[in-house]
Amino acid sequence: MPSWTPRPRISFVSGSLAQPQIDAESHGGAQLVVIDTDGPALISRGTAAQLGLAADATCALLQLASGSDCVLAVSVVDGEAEGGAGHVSDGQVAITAVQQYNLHLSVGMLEDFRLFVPPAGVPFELVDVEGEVTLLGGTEGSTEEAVQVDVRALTRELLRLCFRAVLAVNEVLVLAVGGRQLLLRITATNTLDAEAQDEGVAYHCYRGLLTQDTQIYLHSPGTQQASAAAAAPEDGGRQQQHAENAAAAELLPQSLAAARAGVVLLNARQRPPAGFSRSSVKVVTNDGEWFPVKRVLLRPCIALTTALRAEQAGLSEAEVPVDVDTLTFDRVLLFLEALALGQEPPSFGLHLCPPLLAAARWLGLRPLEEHCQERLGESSSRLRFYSFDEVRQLNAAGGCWLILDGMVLDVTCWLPEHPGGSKIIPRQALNLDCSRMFELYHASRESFVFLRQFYFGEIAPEDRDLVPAPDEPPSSEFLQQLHDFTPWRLQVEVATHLGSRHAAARASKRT
Ligand code: HEM
Repeated sequence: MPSWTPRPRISFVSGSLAQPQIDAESHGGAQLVVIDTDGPALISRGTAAQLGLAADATCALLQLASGSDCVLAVSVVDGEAEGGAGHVSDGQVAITAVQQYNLHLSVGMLEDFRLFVPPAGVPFELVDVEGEVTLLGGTEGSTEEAVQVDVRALTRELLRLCFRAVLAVNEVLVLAVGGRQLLLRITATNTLDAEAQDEGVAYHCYRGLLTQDTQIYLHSPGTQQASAAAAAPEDGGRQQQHAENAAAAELLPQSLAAARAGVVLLNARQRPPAGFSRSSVKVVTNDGEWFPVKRVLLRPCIALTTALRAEQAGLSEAEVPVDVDTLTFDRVLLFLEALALGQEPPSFGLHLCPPLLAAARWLGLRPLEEHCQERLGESSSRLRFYSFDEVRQLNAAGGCWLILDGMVLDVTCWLPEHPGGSKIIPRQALNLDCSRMFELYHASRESFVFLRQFYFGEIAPEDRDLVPAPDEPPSSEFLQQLHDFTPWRLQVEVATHLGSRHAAARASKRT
């Protein structure tokens, strides 16, 4: 049975994909022999050096030199030293049966690989992705009763495994949901109609990065044609893509193609009609004007979380009223765009700062609030170290301050917007290290993108051992992802201190 394991994550800068460990001038290719693995894809440190990766690189994105759409995320390991994590020698690449299928490779083949470099200067995030779901292990023409699969659970699992990984059309993934192994084949990406493309969204029609904002549309084989027709009735290109997909499906090897028993998808999302973009919302200002704004741009406005996350019943465009006037909101948008692009904020005149500060407070846009405060000379950075006692006192005074892997986060004002409800956090997560709880409740990892808004600093190094840690530690994979997502944390040499406490707890549990 083919297996699927989480892909190693590559670090990202300002929302765009980067291979920061690459020395862009000198990276080359390498001829590698394919070997089998059941775990994450691996190359050795020697091979990494040959490919031009830095000596401390832990992961990389590879593609076939002959040009494949599929991008392979590999971990770099120190050969034998990795023991249980898998072994790979110099000149080899260890990949799963599913990845071999995706790259049209098999064990023993010698192939030219090179580092994948994403397109420069344009966002690489997928706006939408479409996939066909079948049951792995069924038999063709099976009379077995169709299996019901909740698309929400499937989507969560997809995001858990592939969040910020590159997905390509025709790539297949094996996902375990509700005790079943399901085969998901990517049938299309970024299927925006011309109008939506004109909005300026990056348009890579065959691959891109899966993010929390990617719209995911899944179907089972029987419903594919209907959904394709509904989405783009006059799009010849897409029809051809579907025909190619169908042909590609026929090429699936026996082990994967056994997926023919019926799957009934529950809660599957319907595509919006042509011309309607789910990636935008209509922001209505307090003087009656409205702006179409990319949902992803507004994400740092934490006061809008519920409004932005709400699934749109019916097909009318989402409308988000804000208590900000048009001129000020225009400037807020300039700030949000700079924030999304990782650029310096626009230099607003001092007289503009008070209304902008008020808008920032209303929107819960902390970076703008801080920017205005700095400009007005009201404060410098809010970031600092906290003693454990200080956090307890803030909570005793009615606040909701979390400790997550040593980070100190103030979610007090955001509680009513928390998608998991306003009660669970104060009831369960205060005055302890909530990283395991956080891992368990947030499979989709969407929660990561909010952390920066709530970050006020770190628990003082000398107080870290005072913070009660749960019996069950967070997984090392989760901690790794968390650290990848929080490069902006205050630098503490013990940043992974709690991680090592958890490792100790894990070790003592094993013995
Ligand atoms: C900074 C802290 C937090 C952030 C930014 C956050 C964010 C989110 C987000 C975005 C979701 C919906 C998407 C998803 O399921 O991943 C969510 C759901 C949820 N959160 Fe949180 N959360 C935080 C802390 C916590 C804590 C400490 C707990 C538990 C004590 C918790 C419990 C839940 C629950 C139960 C759900 C619903 C899960 C489901 O429906 O499957 N959250 N949270």
